[in-house]
Amino acid sequence: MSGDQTKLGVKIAPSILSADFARLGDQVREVEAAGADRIHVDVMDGHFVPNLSMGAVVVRSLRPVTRLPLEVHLMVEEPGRFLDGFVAAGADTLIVHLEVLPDPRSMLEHIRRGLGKRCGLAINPDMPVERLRPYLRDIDVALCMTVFPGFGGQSYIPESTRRIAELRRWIAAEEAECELEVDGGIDAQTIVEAARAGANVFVAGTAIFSDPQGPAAAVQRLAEYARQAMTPRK
Ligand SMILES: O=C(CO)[C@@H](O)[C@H](O)COP(=O)(O)O
Ligand SMILES: [Co+2]
Repeated sequence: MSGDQTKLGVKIAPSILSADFARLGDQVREVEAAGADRIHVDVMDGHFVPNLSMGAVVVRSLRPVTRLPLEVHLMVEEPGRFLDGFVAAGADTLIVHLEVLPDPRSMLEHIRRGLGKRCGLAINPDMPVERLRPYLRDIDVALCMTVFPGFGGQSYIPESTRRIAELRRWIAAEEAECELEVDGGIDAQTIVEAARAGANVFVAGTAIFSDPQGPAAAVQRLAEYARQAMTPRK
């Protein structure tokens, strides 16, 4: 059935924001070998969020390093200025924030049909989740922020669990095929909560790249916890 969480399967998306940039290529190879499903690239412009991070040059450098899809999370005020550049650099998925797009349809259309890439819509913790509902059939990824964007290493906002469950219900009601991704403060505990609530894609930065046993062990552990937590839904 459409909107079925278990059909989509568990996907782990390490966020390189928390990686060691002096060893970025090696760290990406390490999480790929451990079974990570995609690489999450956090792009910040210092306006939409109070921080700066990285641009298309990082995607270009990583493209020959990994076969994994590169997913770009655009935390920027004017995403339209950067889409083509990220695609030229090798991005596979472009996720834009609903907060900066009064009418996102033309941009989603441009990403999917014009650029031929997967598209996603993200919402911040203070945006009602039903605002995503009209677009659920037009996107590949619904990204529910579980912290306020801008920094890695924050704590999961507990209210997020109810929001994830609500989004999962909207996805089912719309018979949409999109993935439900969560981002921010995902660790061994919160991944279980988020998976039970209906998420199937899990971004994790700190919990992977700062794990005492190393990124590979962390990827495998998180995936296992999420799989166990994900129960079949009707
Ligand atoms: O988009 C963001 C932050 O704005 C995230 O992708 C973070 O990079 C996730 O980091 P952790 O919360 O897992 O440390
Ligand atoms: Co992110």
